[in-house]
Amino acid sequence: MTSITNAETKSGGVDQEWGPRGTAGISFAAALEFNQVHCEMGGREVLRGTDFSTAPGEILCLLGASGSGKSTILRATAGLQDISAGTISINKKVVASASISVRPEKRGIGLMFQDFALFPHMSVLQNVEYGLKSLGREEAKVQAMHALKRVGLADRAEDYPSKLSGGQQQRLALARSIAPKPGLLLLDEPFSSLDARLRESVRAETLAVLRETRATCVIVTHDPEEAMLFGDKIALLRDGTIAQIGTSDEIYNAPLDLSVARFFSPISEMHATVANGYAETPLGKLKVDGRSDGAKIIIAMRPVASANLVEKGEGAMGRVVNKRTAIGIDTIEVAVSGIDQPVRVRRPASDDVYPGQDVNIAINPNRVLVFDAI
Ligand SMILES: Nc1ncnc2c1ncn2[C@@H]1O[C@H](COP(=O)(O)OP(=O)(O)OP(=O)(O)O)[C@@H](O)[C@H]1O
Repeated sequence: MTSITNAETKSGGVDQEWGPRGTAGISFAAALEFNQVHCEMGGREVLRGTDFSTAPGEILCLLGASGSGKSTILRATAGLQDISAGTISINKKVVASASISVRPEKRGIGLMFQDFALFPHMSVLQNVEYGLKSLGREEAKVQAMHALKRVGLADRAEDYPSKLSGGQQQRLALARSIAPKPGLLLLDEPFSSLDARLRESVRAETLAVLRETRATCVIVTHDPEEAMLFGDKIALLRDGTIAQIGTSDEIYNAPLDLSVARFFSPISEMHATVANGYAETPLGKLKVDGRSDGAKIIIAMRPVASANLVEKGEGAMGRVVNKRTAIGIDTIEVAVSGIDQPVRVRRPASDDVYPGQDVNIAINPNRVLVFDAI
């Protein structure tokens, strides 16, 4: 039977059919450590001395440009990819090095891929039972049904995956990965195949499930907002090494350099030279701590809060060259003499500002980022 009861398929609304919260099985969370891991593929070094660790129960999000090595970290952790140097340890036991490779099924890891990798010829229930072979048949069925119930798919147990919607397939993949109660869960772009409308609700409920399981999670994502939503910590990868790792607050408010800062939002830049502890900028004078006279700096401004439109007579003169309004927010681009790119200002939507208008704009000294110009 393929009754379509899911809200997403019926009305185009939100996917609301998850099971009761607090019923996902609990794992014994594992610690994961990468120590100077190198990995070669096709004659190229894809991981180049990757170092990081996660505490048990922590959710770590891996962010980085395409090709930076995010999926390779997951594959190497899962045992699907050998490493050429360094060590990967789970609960302080080395599972991978140049000479050691513990078999994937012996690592206690749950995996969820971006295409969900469901077995099309197996029923929903069989897909989940597949990872529970070490249990007796009855016990496997009980545990599989428990996981399916948590994700709201208990009544679809006999269906085949092709009968499920995209959101339901995601939930099945999640059930399959949590059913064996792994200590470590690896999720590779788990929401990328869902459309924007569904993604938000699915993300929130998936996060609730992950928190309930208490497993340590490593999640690969392209989306900085997603990383901030999910991650106890975020690691930003650049060319096979971790450029920066920290909480979302740390990485957003104190990015290591401009390229890390650019990952989280568009940036407007001003170049300046420090004199007597201040930098003279086209938007006004800025106090700069910790830099000597003559130091060349880049002042980076985020659209939210780094610069504000102010009353006439204050700040600097600028001209609105563009304005976009969406979901109650204006993104206003202001051309200012002496700054190469227009400065973006985001603020609640209002009719007061329009393209072509002359405005006054001032820097918010507490909300800019200062980097050394190299
Ligand atoms: N089988 C392979 N053989 C050779 N090179 C590979 C292979 N798989 C991946 N690579 C290369 O390894 C690098 C890292 O790939 P990886 O999939 O880990 O990146 P990623 O950060 O996950 O990228 P994306 O965000 O696009 O998925 C890329 O340059 C990729 O081209």
